[in-house]
Amino acid sequence: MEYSAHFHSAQPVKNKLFVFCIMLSLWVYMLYCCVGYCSTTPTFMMDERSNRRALQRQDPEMLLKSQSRDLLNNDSDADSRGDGWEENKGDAAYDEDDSGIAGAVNGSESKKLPQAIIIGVKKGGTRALLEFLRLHPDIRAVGAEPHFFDRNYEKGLEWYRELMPKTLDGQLTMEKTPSYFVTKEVPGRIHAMSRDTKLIVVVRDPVTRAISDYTQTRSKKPDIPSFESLTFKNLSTNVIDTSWSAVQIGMYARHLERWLQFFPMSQLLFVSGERLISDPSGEMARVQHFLGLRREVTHKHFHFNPAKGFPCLKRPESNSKPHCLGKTKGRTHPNINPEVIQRLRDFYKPFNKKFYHMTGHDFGWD
Ligand SMILES: Nc1ncnc2c1ncn2[C@@H]1O[C@H](COP(=O)(O)OS(=O)(=O)O)[C@@H](OP(=O)(O)O)[C@H]1O
Repeated sequence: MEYSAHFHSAQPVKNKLFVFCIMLSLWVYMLYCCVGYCSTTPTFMMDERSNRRALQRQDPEMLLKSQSRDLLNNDSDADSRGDGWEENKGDAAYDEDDSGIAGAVNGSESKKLPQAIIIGVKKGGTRALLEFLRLHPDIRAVGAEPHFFDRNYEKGLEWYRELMPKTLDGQLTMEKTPSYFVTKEVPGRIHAMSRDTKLIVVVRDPVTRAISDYTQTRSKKPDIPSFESLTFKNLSTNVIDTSWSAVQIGMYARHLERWLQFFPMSQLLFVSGERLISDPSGEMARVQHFLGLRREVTHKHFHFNPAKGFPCLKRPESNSKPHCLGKTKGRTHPNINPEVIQRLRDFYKPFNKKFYHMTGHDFGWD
């Protein structure tokens, strides 16, 4: 009898404990969701998630490994790591931190595959364009070059997506890898990811571009042969060596033909590398229009630095010093024999003409 009375008085306590446990579990689950774990692919099993984290941890090494290449034909740049800025590295809006201006926003952010990619060209002004775009509150971009579609494709789209910064709905995810434009397999691969991807190509006079490319290689390997001797297969015959990547990249019409097998012209935008320097806000207006964005990046964001010889970025709302790209951008080019330059100009003429015709735009290089 005494036992039974005790049993009956313990029952409500047990019920209360049970309800309390359920409430506690719900509360912990809600807290877990608020921290953000629930928003990223909840269907993943625990071991898959930790696999992905392990991949992420390996990224710097993987990226570095994939960047070690033959210096003459396929050299990498400090730019691959996205470390283009010269000063005030602590300024979150302008340094290589992937957060950009909109980085402070939290909430229902998630990592998405890029809807727009700067696919080229090497030494065209791709870093400047990406950094200009990162001023836009509706754009989030990965700072380093992922080289997914040319060097890391076997790692899969999920690996690629993990590299991207988180975005809110309505924000665009972007990346830049200049070698995509000239790599055969890339158009088909980007098309397989999404046929709607917007593609931006920064183009520059192919002769200056080749010299810029050579200058970069020489900065890392001072003993390489002269620009003049690399340009020709054989100095006595004057035949241009089109197997040298510095020459090959500038045959824009050839590369573009491959892209047009997969994408309509309306999905490609060609930005003039020259105008990006002489009229950055005008060129940025075209880019923002192409991306379907409000015109947020304007002349107020640019300040021409006569010492550097390039536009640098400023935040209109602050008095801080304008930020210029780092020393790997705007290197002094060596003097090249004018006859060799003329020979290269003649070589590129038909390619340029075709390129102007295909794009409907005369870039004025001839
Ligand atoms: N605002 C600004 N500041 C500095 N540099 C600028 C800028 N706008 C365009 N450029 C030109 O960008 C050239 C480098 O091009 P990329 O960034 O595409 O190079 S890379 O392929 O990523 O290595 C770089 O080429 P070089 O002058 O030959 O170094 C610059 O001419």
